[in-house]
Amino acid sequence: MYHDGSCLVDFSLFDVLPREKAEWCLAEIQQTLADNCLRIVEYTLAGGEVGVIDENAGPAGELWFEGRIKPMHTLVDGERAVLWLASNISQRHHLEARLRQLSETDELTGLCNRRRFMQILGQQLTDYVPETADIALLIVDIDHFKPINDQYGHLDGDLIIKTLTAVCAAELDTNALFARLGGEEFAIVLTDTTPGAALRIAERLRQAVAASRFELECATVVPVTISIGASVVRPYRRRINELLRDADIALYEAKSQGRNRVVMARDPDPASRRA
Ligand SMILES: Nc1nc2c(ncn2[C@@H]2O[C@H](COP(=O)(O)OP(=O)(O)OP(=O)(O)O)[C@@H](O)[C@H]2O)c(=O)[nH]1
Repeated sequence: MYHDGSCLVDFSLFDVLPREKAEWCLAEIQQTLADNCLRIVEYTLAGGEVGVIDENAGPAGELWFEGRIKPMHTLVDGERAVLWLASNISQRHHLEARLRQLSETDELTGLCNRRRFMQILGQQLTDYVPETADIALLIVDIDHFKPINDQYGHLDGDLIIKTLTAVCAAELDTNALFARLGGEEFAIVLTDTTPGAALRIAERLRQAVAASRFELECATVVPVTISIGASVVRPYRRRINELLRDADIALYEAKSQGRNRVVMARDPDPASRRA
């Protein structure tokens, strides 16, 4: 308890809170009275936002609160009223945010993990308006990673994965979705693009990786290359599993054509599309 609240007595919400917050509180109170039942809300409030209290008496910065708003059974000064019980839930809120972040992040690279990637791509496909710009998916896979891992060990393998992440991230716009799907496989989603632009970006990534120095703990420098399979959203390839499937097929082709290359998924021939 930082304040006993006595300094707030006789003030209205609009006297002590910024206008927007006061309006929000008032709307919540009115809704509680209209519903005539308990309402639970979460909101932020900083000491500095509350006009008449000493902001230095409490924790600095924005705090999270849970408000339990309950209609009172008796009138107050002849008017209906609510009881608003506020509890500081900042600690719980930050813990939940941290847990959410951990559950969505790949520990080794700091990229978003497969689960988060699927969520975001799923949403992007739901929101996608056909015949505007394209959405492209790139699946990136390190070539011959097993022999490198076997020869130099898992820790050096991890170092290569981290270096590769940094090399690719430096080539991508901040709005590209870059994720580690698992192992030595990554996925990149480019929105607001075209097949040609997606191919150019994929080719830039391939060249950047091939030209980078991958230095191991023992100071040995190993050559690293990647293969990339790409697919673009089309009327017959609108679902997440269709995009992934076709990018995977293209990746398989890139590998079988000799690796260190980019392959774009082909459109199905019209006859098979009709089938
Ligand atoms: N260091 C490290 N290695 C991993 C990790 N996840 C998977 N691997 C290794 O990645 C290697 C993948 O090998 P393969 O799938 O056979 O593929 P590859 O040797 O890269 O061959 P191609 O993909 O066909 O070019 C295996 O040796 C796995 O043990 C990881 O998190 N860290």
